[in-house]
Amino acid sequence: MSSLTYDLTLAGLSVGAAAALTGIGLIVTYRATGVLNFAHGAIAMLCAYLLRQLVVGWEVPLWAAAALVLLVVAPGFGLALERWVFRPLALSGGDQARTLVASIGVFVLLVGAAALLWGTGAQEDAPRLIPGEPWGQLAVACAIGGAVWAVTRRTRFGGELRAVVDNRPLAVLGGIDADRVAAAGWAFGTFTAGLTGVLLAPYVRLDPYGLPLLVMEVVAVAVAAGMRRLGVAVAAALAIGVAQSQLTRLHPRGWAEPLVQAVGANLFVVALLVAALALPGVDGKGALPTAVTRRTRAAPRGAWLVAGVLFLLPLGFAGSDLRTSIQVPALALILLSLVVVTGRAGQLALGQGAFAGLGALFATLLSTGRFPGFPQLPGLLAILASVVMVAPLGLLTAAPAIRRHGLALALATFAVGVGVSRFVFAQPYAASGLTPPRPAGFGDDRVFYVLELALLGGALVVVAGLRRGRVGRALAAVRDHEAGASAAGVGVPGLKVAVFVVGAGLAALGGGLLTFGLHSFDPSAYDPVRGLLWFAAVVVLGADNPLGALLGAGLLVGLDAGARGGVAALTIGVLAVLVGRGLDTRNRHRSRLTERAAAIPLQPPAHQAPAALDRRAIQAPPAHAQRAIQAPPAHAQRAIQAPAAIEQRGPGQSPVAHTRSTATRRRPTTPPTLSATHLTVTYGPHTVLQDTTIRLPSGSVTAVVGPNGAGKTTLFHCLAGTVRPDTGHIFLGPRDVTRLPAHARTRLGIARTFQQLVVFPSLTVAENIRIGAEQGRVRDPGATERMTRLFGLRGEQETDGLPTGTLRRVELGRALAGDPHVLLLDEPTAGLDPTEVAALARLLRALAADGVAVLVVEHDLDLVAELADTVHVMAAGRIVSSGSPDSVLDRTPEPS
Ligand SMILES: Nc1ncnc2c1ncn2[C@@H]1O[C@H](COP(=O)(O)OP(=O)(O)OP(=O)(O)O)[C@@H](O)[C@H]1O
Repeated sequence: MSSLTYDLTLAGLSVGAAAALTGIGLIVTYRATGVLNFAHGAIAMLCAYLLRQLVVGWEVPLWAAAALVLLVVAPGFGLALERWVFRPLALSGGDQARTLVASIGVFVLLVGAAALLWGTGAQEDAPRLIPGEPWGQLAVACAIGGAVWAVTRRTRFGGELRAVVDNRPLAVLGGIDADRVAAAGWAFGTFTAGLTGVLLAPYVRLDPYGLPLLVMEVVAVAVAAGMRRLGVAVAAALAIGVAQSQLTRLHPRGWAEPLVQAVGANLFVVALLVAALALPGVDGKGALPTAVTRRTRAAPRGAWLVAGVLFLLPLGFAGSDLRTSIQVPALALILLSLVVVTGRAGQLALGQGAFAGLGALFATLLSTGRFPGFPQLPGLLAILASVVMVAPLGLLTAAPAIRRHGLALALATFAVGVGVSRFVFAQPYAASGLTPPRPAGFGDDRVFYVLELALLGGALVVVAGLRRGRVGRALAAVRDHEAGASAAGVGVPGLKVAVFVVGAGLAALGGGLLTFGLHSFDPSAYDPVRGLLWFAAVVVLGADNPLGALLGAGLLVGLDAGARGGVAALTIGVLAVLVGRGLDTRNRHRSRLTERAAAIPLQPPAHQAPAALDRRAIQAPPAHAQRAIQAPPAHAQRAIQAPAAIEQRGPGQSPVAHTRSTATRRRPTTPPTLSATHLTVTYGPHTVLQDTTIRLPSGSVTAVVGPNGAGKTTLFHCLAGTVRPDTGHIFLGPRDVTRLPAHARTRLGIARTFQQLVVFPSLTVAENIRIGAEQGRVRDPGATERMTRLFGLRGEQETDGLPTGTLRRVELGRALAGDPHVLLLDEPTAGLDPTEVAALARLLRALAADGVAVLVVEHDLDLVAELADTVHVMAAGRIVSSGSPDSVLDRTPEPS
């Protein structure tokens, strides 16, 4: 090996060893606690600073300082985090996304604290802990990796750790102290973080922003290892380290030169992009914290008035005060973009800084005539053009958001932010002190501020519009429950794309104004750490609240200008951690409510008729209800007015002439039949649905029964569009709908409800139903009122905390509001009392009598016998017998 190759390999192994340590620490913490610790890099940075302070500042011997930092401070910090931040979250059922937000809060807090204590400049004199690179570092990484492997594979503690990771509640029932396991995982994870920081600091810039980011860039090795296999993580880290080092030897000519140089300097970032955007690596489950998803009340007018006055105040400022204030409306626009993406649509977006920076950069290049292929544009036009150019780039984060959730989406958006920062902002053309001229006529700071206020006002109007109306309700539904929104007919992927595009455009507008306001493009203003800070600020101050964005912008700019660097980040970090703990209380309150609702037999409030659905299904409604229900769908009228007719089955047997006329107005004479032919579904080696053919004739109730695991739900999902079969076809009438997504099927008239009921908690009862009415097959907003009255509901009621039986009525009302041809119900009687079950049975018969095809997957065989026209019995993924209830049910295996 030539000496250059050898030297580069050694250098690469050195970097790779530090990356391997990070990977090991992240994996151990994740395996022990389920948390991908975004604060890992910040803890590394803090430990490196502490060691330097002890050794360089206070002249403590290196060995003693290292022992204190690595064996006491780092694990102690991990234990404190586990005890006071993450354990409360885990106990309240905290999932990935909630803990992720908390760890971002810790990250921001530590970055702010370090900047406050040691300043934002880079320190060049970090002490070197292990001499003889890379062998020392390599030996440490391999020894730690080996020790972790041995502990997890060969000791009782390792077994306990695996049990806790697999199923924490089950492990606790089995007598394992899950808190002890989690605490050990945290202590070890923060120890490795500290070690990484201490090892890396002498070779890189030790500063509060740079080092944490550098450490988090190598998260790719943990993702590549599936957050599980230590050997893969170590090998990937070393391989990327060496490859990155060797790439520095390549010097191609021409266009490839900057690309190769950029890749050579950032191979871990390339790996992060590949891992986050292409690999399945991390589980993508997890709902956002209540603080994000909760719909806040519209702010009172007084608050808007105060905000308006505060934003007008700077018009009376001059000099540096006015120049500082100019940043506030621009930053408010960037934070508003997060209100749109995270607050309104519930999507984690950690890379929004990239879009702001791209807007700033494009506007700068366009206005200075340096944008390749474009003439020089006047300032305002340059800002407008940059918004138009950056908005479609929102697809960079929208595309992963279509399929990813929780942690997986966070990683993808973070990776985009890091990628843009490294491959665009860190390039020579962007980092060379660009100074855009102000738009003509806006050179004066005060006039420019007025321009910013006008644009901010326009953006606030747009964002306010996303809370109201059809789009606002659809967004709230997506935020509350994506599958539920899709089932209600909301085109979720399209809506997500639109939201990310609008968000990117708003961020670009804010970035452009920020740069023009300050007369310079500063790439570090848009680095991924800022993205995390902005995200935390918006979450802390009310993600759904535009006033929070205005307040956040004022707070961040004001604290940065008026206090030492880092105070703003520290404040937001402390608030984020406090909010994390606050979430715990709210969630426990919420889950107690839910448990109570499930446990208490349904007691409709006194103002409602008891078992409203039941009574209305069998009796004539009160006169005022009849007046209100002027033109209900035919099946609803039957349920209310003609109990005798309900008992008759099959279309065309209507005894009520005027309901038929309503029916014929609403549906084709022969509603299309839903049928599936030769469906097969496999999961890995298991075939869970085999060559299954089923037909759901309109005007009849079809039931599917069978033991647990027979494949009933899988068949249901195939019909509803949430599982795509490997083979076979699904037809609605003559139309092949096999490849249509769930929302498209709903719009064609295939409605469904959920086994675990889905009601959108941030919407009222009427709004829940209205979504079905405006997204379903027939778009008739008037259906909301009819359904609300039909089901005996109070439209203005909040759904949070309503009893299960009432929520089932809301869900059914939403499904029926779009006047579907086919209604798919998966265990619809779960959580209902006998009275409600009887009422539901009558309603379903009424629907069938009106021509709807009803499918019921149900364990209650008595109900099936009473309700169904045709019963299909499933076992081991096949339909084993079919026929009338009388002929089939006595041969049905008992559900286990
Ligand atoms: N996403 C999945 N990945 C792997 N296996 C799955 C998945 N979904 C379902 N299965 C398996 O497919 C089989 C059929 O499951 P399915 O839920 O369709 O049965 P079921 O008849 O509805 O049972 P139950 O009455 O308990 O709901 C089961 O063995 C289940 O474990």
